[in-house]
Amino acid sequence: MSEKPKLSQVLTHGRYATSFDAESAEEVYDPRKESLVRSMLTEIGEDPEREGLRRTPLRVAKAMDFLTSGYSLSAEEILKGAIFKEDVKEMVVVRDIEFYSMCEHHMLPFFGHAHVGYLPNGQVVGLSKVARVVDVFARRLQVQERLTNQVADALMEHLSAHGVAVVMEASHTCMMMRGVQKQRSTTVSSAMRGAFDANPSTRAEFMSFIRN
Ligand SMILES: Nc1nc2c(ncn2[C@@H]2O[C@H](COP(=O)(O)OP(=O)(O)OP(=O)(O)O)[C@@H](O)[C@H]2O)c(=O)[nH]1
Repeated sequence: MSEKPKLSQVLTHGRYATSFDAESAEEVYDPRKESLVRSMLTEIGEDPEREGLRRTPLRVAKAMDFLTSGYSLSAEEILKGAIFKEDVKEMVVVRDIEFYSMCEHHMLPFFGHAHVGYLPNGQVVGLSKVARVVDVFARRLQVQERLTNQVADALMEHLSAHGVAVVMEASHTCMMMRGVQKQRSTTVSSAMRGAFDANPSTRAEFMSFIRN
């Protein structure tokens, strides 16, 4: 039979170590975050020691790290190894990229789809990297408009494209579960750079791609 780990360390999302307390064999992930969650549970009138909640501080700490992992990622790092010379002049559109983010006002999720287009200027980017750049900025505390602008600006900066267009459509749970409680309203935001900003027909072509 294998011995209980005295102190084993496992990297999770490359950021924190999980350890096991030798005495209690309790998994500890990030003591400060877990203690904050325990206090929150007590404040709302719960018993953090009841069976269903005992591992909740650990789970919440891990979930928060994942949901905010964009702070430790860089669009430049993601894009720099995935840009290829290619004689393409026509618009490229990656649409319906699903994303999950959290509003900075209530720390509640907002989620939806991003549509990203660019006009290549002698080089193209690996398509998956477009979706990864959306996640770099979505996995932070955000407002939808800033998220949309950040995706557009990062792509514009690193692709040397003639233009970049981003449209995001999202449902905000802070407007659904609480507050004004509107279940069906969605928010559309856009950021147009370069040719998409300057040229109405380029913008119209992009809009026609994402509508169909
Ligand atoms: N522009 C923008 N507003 C957002 C976003 N996410 C949440 N909000 C809004 O931020 C505002 C915060 O307003 P406050 O009056 O400070 O907060 P509140 O009292 O909780 O507001 P209610 O939600 O109306 O109850 C609300 O109107 C939210 O709907 C976003 O991504 N973009």
